[in-house]
Formats: sequence, structure tokens, C-alpha cells
Amino acid sequence: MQFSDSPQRQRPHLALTMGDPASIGPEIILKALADPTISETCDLTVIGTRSLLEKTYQELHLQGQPLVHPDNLSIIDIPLDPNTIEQIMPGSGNGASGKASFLYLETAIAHTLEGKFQGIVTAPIAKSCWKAAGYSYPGQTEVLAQKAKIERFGMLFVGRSPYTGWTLRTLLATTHIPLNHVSQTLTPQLMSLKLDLLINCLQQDFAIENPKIVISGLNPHSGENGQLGTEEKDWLFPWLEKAQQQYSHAEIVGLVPPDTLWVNPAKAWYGDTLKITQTGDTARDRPTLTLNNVGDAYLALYHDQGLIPVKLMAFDQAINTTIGLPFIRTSPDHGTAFDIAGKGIARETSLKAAIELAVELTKQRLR
Ligand SMILES: NC(=O)C1=CN([C@@H]2O[C@H](COP(=O)(O)OP(=O)(O)OC[C@H]3O[C@@H](n4cnc5c(N)ncnc54)[C@H](O)[C@@H]3O)[C@@H](O)[C@H]2O)C=CC1
Ligand SMILES: NCC(=O)COP(=O)(O)O
Repeated sequence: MQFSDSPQRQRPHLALTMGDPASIGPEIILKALADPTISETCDLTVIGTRSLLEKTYQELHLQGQPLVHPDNLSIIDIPLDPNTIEQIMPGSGNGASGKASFLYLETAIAHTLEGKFQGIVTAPIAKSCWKAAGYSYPGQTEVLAQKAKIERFGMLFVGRSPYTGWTLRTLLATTHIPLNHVSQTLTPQLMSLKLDLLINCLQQDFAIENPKIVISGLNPHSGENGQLGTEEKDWLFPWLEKAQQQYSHAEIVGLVPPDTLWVNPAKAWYGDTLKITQTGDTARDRPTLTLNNVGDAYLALYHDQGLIPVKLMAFDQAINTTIGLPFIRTSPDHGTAFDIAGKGIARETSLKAAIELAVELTKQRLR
């Protein structure tokens, strides 16, 4: 893969897809790229529809929003026919916007596989709009994996605490499936695959040689010895014991009951920098940071078990990154936010964090 600058400066060239054009995607792109600290670290090429970026700029800059003008961006333009353009209205995702967002992603992947970009940052898409357009994928992750011909991949969320600098990393063992499919989808093979990917990723991408990984139970109190669910007793604990022996260079902790799993990460996230003010004006310090109690990464068994705590702590900072791909892919943790699209109030912080992480990971891979 080629870097667009001298190896010493390691300036990655990244694709940035526009996501669903009826979403907050165009707005957060124009906001994020208005920040010079972002453009200083990498070369970014937006993959989307220029006329829609221009329309967003015209509508929002009148409100005094700090936006980059699309003329100052590198764009691979995906023009849409007038009939499609007419159907794309901020806040109303549909088959037309879904089709456009799929085209942007496909184009980014094709260019990346050809070596034009080292990584892809994706703005959010709506799975329902893809479905309306006739594309049947659970999300962008599966499209990336399929086009890259990869069978082993994972959905990892990364967020750096603005209070303490501590980094929360959460891998989901299962992702976009109904809750009542979780138990039969989880298997020892799937758990081994995800744990293996996670350990490799922590070592290679985050330079953590001997990672500590904390794994959640599935049922309340991790099954309470079979009384509240049998998966832990039947196979999760035996699987864990084998994994602990297999990965002697990693510390694998578990199965921690899912409700208490997030107490120590929350302490590490907030540290002692905040005070809880209770009614009656009493202020109480939060517990001091105790980093020996936390993991380098958490393995959650299903989507909401991992993402409720991630979004509670880190909604404006967290990044979704696909691990196992031959290139870097990051995305904000939030979705299309159709409810606020076109209003000029979307925050670009998570997209900026996604770009920053893509730069960091690309450089780490080069090292
Ligand atoms: N990376 C991706 O492509 C993702 C896509 N999605 C998709 O997005 C769609 C909507 O999902 P929801 O569950 O409603 O989550 P959402 O993240 O789009 O919205 C949840 C709430 O957060 C607010 N919000 C989200 N991003 C914001 C931002 N940058 N600034 C200010 N407020 C923000 C929204 O206004 C809404 O009130 C779904 O189709 C989902 O599948 C969801 C998560 C990630
Ligand atoms: N909850 C994460 C999410 O919806 C993003 O999925 P993907 O489109 O990145 O696969």
C-alpha cells in the first residue's frame, strides 16, 4: 500500500464515505473537515454526491455553522439521476438514499482494494434503507468483509475518556441479530474466533503485548450455577478454561456477571474528575482511578450488552472499527440520526474520533 507522503511523515490517504445522504452524514463531514487538525494528519477523499454536499453547505452555512466548502475537498463524485436526487430529503431515509449510500461504500471498498486508500472511514447508513433498496446485509461490516473476501472479522468499539484518557475497547461476539437468536448463535467456535481476533488486534493494532481481556457472562449472575440459565455451566466456563490455557500470553478474566462487568470500566472512564452533586448540596468524590481492575478490552456476548455501556459512557467519542480486514475501517458509533438531519445540530465529534483512530491504526500497521 502506498502512502501519499514520505514514509517519515506517514501521511495516510483515507476514503470517507458520505453515508446515507438523507442523514446527518453530509453535515458532520463538512463540520469535521472544517477542523484543520483533521486535514493536517491525513489526506481524505470524500466518496459521495458533490451536489448534495453543496446543498448541505448552502443550507447550513447561512446559520453560521463552521463548515468546509465542498470546493476545498477532494471528492470522488457519485452523481445521482435527477429523479433520485428529488427523493433525497434530509430526515427521510428511503430506498433512494439507501441505494446511494450503498454505492458510496462499494466505491470506497473497490478503490481501497486497488490500493488507492489505506483505510475507509464510513459515515452512518440505515440498514432499513438498504433493505428498501434491495440490499440484504446486516450492516456495512458484512459488506466490507464480503468484498474483502474475509470470513473472520469482528465489530470493535473504541473510546478514549475525555476525563482520564483511559481507553474502553469492547468487542461484540454477536452483532445484528434478534435477541432470541443470541443463545443459539453463540458457540465455542464463535467465541474462540472472536477472542483470537481480539488478541491479535490488541497486539498488532494497539501494541499491547500481553492484553487483559474481560469476558461477560450471558445470563443474570452468569447463570448462578445453572439456576438462571445453563449456557455458562454447559459450555462457556469450560470453553473459558481452555482459552485461558491456550493464550498464556494474555490474561483472560471471566465470566463476569454482565451487570457488574461495567462498574470498573465506568470508574476508569470517569475517574475522580467529576463530582456527584446530590440534592441538599452534598458533593461526593467519585472513586479514584484503579486501572489494575480494568481490562485492555471487553468481550460482550451480544449487541446491547456491549453497546449500552459504550454509548452511556462514550456516545460522543466512541468509534466502531472492523477488525480482521486487510485495511483499516472506522465509523462513528452513532447512526443516521434522521430526527435531526438538516437542522445543523449534529455533533461531528465521533466522526472526528473515527478519522483520528483510522490515522493512528494505519500508522501502527505501517510500523
Ligand atoms: N455506523 C453506522 O452505520 C450505524 C448505523 N446505525 C443505523 O442508524 C439508524 C438510526 O439508528 P438509531 O438507533 O436511531 O441511532 P442514532 O445514533 O441514529 O440516533 C440515536 C439518537 O442520538 C442522536 N444522535 C445520533 N448521532 C448524533 C450526533 N452526531 N449528534 C447529535 N445527536 C446525535 C439522534 O438524534 C437520536 O436522538 C438505524 O438504521 C441504525 O441501523 C446505527 C448505528 C451505527
Ligand atoms: N451498532 C453498530 C452499527 O449499527 C454499525 O454497523 P455497521 O454498519 O458498521 O456494520
